[in-house]
Amino acid sequence: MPNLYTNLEIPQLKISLKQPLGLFINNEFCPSSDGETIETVNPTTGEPITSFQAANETDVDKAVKAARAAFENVWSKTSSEQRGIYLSNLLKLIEEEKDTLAAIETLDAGKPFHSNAKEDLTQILQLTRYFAGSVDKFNKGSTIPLTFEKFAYTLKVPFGVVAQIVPWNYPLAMACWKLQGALAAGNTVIIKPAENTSLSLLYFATLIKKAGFPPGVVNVLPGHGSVAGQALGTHMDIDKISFTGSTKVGGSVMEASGQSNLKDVTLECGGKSPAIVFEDADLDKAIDWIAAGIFYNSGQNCTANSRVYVQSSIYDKFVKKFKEIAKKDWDVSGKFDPFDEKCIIGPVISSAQYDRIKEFIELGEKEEKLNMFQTSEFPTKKTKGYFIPPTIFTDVPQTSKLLQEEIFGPVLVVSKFENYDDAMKLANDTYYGLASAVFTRDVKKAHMFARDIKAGTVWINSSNDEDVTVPFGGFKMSGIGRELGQSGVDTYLQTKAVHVNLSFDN
Ligand SMILES: NC(=O)C1=CN([C@@H]2O[C@H](COP(=O)(O)OP(=O)(O)OC[C@H]3O[C@@H](n4cnc5c(N)ncnc54)[C@H](O)[C@@H]3O)[C@@H](O)[C@H]2O)C=CC1
Ligand code: BAL
Repeated sequence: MPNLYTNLEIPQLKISLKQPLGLFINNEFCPSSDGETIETVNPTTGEPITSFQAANETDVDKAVKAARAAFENVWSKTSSEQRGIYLSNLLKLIEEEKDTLAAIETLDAGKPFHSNAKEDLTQILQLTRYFAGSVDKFNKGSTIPLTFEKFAYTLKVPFGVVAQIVPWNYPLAMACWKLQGALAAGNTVIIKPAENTSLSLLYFATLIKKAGFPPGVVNVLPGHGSVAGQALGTHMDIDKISFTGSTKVGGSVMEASGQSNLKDVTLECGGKSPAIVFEDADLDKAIDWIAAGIFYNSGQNCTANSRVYVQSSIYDKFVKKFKEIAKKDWDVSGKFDPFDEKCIIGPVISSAQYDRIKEFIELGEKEEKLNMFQTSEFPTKKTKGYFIPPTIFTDVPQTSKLLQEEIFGPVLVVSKFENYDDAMKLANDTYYGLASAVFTRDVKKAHMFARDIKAGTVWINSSNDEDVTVPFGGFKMSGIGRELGQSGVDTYLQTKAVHVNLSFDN
């Protein structure tokens, strides 16, 4: 029998914890059917942390059977009030264990503990509170008068068995965006974390059981995307799938649905979100927001404002000040322990992502010969971690690969525009449409921007300060459907129409 638990020590916080390593099915941790495991690496050191069980097609099938039985026999008959009680129990347990959960994120994903990791947990608490309170509010149908002898009503009903696939940039937060909403709506769930950040969700599974959720309601299946993820996408008894990750894999999830049972699909995919700075903006505040919007979480953020367009009259001033702030507030050098309060930018998630981002930087510097500024050199001699210095390219042409493609690292491209029409043309010139930001004191211009930009989120005089009560999702190739807010429950409900004929003669 393989090890289904290991002890993890986090000396910086004096935390020791019992880390589950198995697949979580029917409220129990179990081994994978073929013994396959995945090693997870600490991105701060490049050293392995531990290995956990990896689900295959057989395990996916087992979890689907558990989720189906739980839905048909228990969960679909559980009152919405009781679902809310389970979610409230969960909220209390997350509150009690928030430091441990944040510490696992720091260890496994490299998130600076005192900022990113703790802030993820703050958001998870907010959204759990929100969804716990939503159970009897967002699932209401309506009545539709038809004729003197006929009317219809609609019921909002859960899909049944839902699969969720989440990425590594906000491992537990992205899981909770999906999980709590699906549970509030009354579905049972099979959720797959990313290969490189499965530990926090496995630990979280212990809280699911403690909160009292019946067996089979939540199943956590770590595993390879190409195996477990693919098997979830093609399974014939999964009613809905929700995915967050790259646009490429999002497309293949949709294809898998089309080639199997046409399960409902929600996708949160990539982005190349623009920030527009007009000459009348509060420049200092705009710079602070934009710097946080690209460097926070080491730029591994689907809504990162990775393209900035600045009006030509203030362009030079913006660039000069932006470099100063990047150097002062976001430099990486000398701060390579994400458990230390001084560490503001953690490593990126993996050597693969490190190489990918470095390739983009080298392309910009050497092939495209762009003007480049880095807050410091790559600290390769000082750390084995995957740390990348904040990098700013200026005067970047619209055709540059760096301006068109999602880099998913602390790399900003800056360009200039002349007037409003020019700015909108450049901002909308992308296949993506996830988010956008505009900085101006002119109310009319701000709302014209909100009207004209093709993106699912618009921030006026701020950036990336999402809120759990506000719907989130993308236009164009950034996704399909919405999460958070009322949409976070709606997306897990389908509408049934009931026609009532009063002319029937008893
Ligand atoms: N929108 C977002 O928040 C995210 C965007 N990305 C983008 O994707 C790029 C590459 O990162 P990756 O880790 O390769 O992302 P990915 O899209 O491969 O991974 C995301 C999730 O999808 C799963 N997955 C992979 N292949 C699958 C398949 N065939 N069927 C079902 N699930 C599958 C993975 O196991 C993981 O859980 C990043 O550089 C970034 O540009 C990555 C993560 C999050
Ligand atoms: N800002 C959280 C959403 C994401 O990056 O996927």
